[in-house]
Amino acid sequence: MPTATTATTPTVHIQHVSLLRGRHRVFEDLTLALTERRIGLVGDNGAGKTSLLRLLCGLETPQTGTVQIHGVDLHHASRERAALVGLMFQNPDEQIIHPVVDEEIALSFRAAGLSKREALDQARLLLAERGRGDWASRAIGSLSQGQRQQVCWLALLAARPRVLLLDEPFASLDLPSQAALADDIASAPQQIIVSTHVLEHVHDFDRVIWLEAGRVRADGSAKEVCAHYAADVATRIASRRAGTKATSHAAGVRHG
Ligand SMILES: Nc1ncnc2c1ncn2[C@@H]1O[C@H](COP(=O)(O)OP(=O)(O)OP(=O)(O)O)[C@@H](O)[C@H]1O
Repeated sequence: MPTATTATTPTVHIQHVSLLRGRHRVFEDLTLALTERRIGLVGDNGAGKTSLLRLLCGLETPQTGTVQIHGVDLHHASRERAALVGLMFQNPDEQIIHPVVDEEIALSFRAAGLSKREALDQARLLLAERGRGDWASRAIGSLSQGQRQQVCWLALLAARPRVLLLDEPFASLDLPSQAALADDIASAPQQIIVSTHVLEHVHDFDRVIWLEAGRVRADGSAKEVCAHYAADVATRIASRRAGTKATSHAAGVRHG
């Protein structure tokens, strides 16, 4: 499997990172140079996708190594961080702070320097442009999971960091909203890194990284890496079926 290479300075540069979460060592000497505009992260549950995204937005601090975004050392740049990178959490309730939709989105505009009034106006405008004007004064708690996820996406768009990190962003969305998010991802000017369990969502990306137990199992063109991962899953399922059949056969022989 080819390894993606970059001729220019990587926009996101992870160098020799080791990361512990609790007592679990998630990464050991991980180095990745990320420059492509659209990068997918795939891999089994527990492979390290969320941990990587949390590392890239400064929510996790590595025990060793560095993370640089646009040349800035992320873990020594708390003030610049919000302008550099933003994460859309897998669970919207971990991201949302305000109890009302327009106030939540306004927070992103406030961070960009607008006054409270201007920020609220911009938030309502953004919601109206997206056909969600009626959500403006709704309590976050009254929205469905998928609707809350859409609010998180709009808040991230409003914040306009240089690198967007999306952790399973399609997971709770209905089909029209998935298509709309895919369109937004395709047209956004920023670099975007998306973790997903649905390979179709990253199939036309510039690069896909397959993580396995905190290591890079494959890294390269989306089509090749997705095909490699899908084939590996198919092999595992086939051997699981064969194992189940062998076990039932043995049980049949013993009891038959
Ligand atoms: N707070 C924590 N304390 C201890 N171990 C953790 C913690 N958070 C995650 N881990 C472990 O780190 C590893 C990577 O978890 P991570 O959430 O990054 O995986 P993932 O690829 O995003 O999985 P999923 O597809 O299920 O979302 C897993 O083995 C997980 O059990």
